[in-house]
Amino acid sequence: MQEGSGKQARFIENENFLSYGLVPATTPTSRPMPSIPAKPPRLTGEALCAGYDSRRVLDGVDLTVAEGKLTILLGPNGSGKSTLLKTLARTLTPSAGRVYLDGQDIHRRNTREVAQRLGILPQGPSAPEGLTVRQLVGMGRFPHRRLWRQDAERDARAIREAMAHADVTEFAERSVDALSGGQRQRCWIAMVLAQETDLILLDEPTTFLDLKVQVDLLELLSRLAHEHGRTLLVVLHDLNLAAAYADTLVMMRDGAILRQGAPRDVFTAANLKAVFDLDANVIRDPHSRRLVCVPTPGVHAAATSSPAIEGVAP
Ligand SMILES: Nc1ncnc2c1ncn2[C@@H]1O[C@H](COP(=O)(O)OP(=O)(O)OP(=O)(O)O)[C@@H](O)[C@H]1O
Repeated sequence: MQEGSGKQARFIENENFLSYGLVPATTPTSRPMPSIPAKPPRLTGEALCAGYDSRRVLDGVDLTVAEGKLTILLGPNGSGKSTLLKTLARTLTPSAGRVYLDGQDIHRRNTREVAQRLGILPQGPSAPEGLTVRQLVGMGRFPHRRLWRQDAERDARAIREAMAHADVTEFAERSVDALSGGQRQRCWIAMVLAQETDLILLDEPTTFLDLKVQVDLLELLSRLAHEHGRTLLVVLHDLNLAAAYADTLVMMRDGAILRQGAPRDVFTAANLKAVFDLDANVIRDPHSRRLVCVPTPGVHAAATSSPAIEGVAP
């Protein structure tokens, strides 16, 4: 994060001052340089086991979400993606393993503190009846409000910007339940953005969105990561959009992570078969240079014998 690294730089300067400030100018090179304290990853799951009642879904999952990157979680229906997201966001308590937020066990942090750092949009959220879009988006500001201190100007700016990013400003005064599924989904995204957290977890945010709006949303998420240093973990079902926008793809099956890495390394026909049991070719679009998966039910064996489309050129 820009701000975080700035703070760290100042800290190091201070440490240099403390170490060397009173030492004559000729001697510093003989002193060892002070070690830079390693910054813990923003969000890590270690050996996570989680599920519902007696049913175990996650089975020893390890995941470190890369800071300032867009990580996309893929996997077949029921593979445990939402369960992993909920466990990482503390909505679900793991039966074993730990989640660390900025190096501290997330279950030892208070709710407000977590909500100021991590925003999650679950699958299929529902809003109280009659709530306007502006009110819904304003709910994203709750973690920043205190009884004795409110920053109305900052709240209003965050709400305005979030609505603009998600392109819902024109609906601001309308009731959420009078919107289409796609419009409503964008309002929820705006609510998470209004929370202004560095970490954003989104569970299938493109549901109900038309393709153009899906692309716009992924462009926005990519900008949030690459230009604003936010850390994003997003569940998607669209393989091609995932391969086009992810810095890291995490592929789950049966409650475990089977593959993870940059799309050029893991978005392969063999991995799509192993994770999704999907017969497909992975080709590179000659114009965008992006990887594209083309399902080939029934023709896979013949198609993959063609070297022109079989391999994934880096
Ligand atoms: N609240 C719940 N109570 C009981 N079982 C649940 C609950 N939520 C999910 N499950 C079960 O846990 C397993 C994993 O579900 P999960 O929602 O994590 O999968 P997913 O990969 O997100 O699936 P999808 O792509 O369909 O959204 C599934 O077998 C599901 O039936």
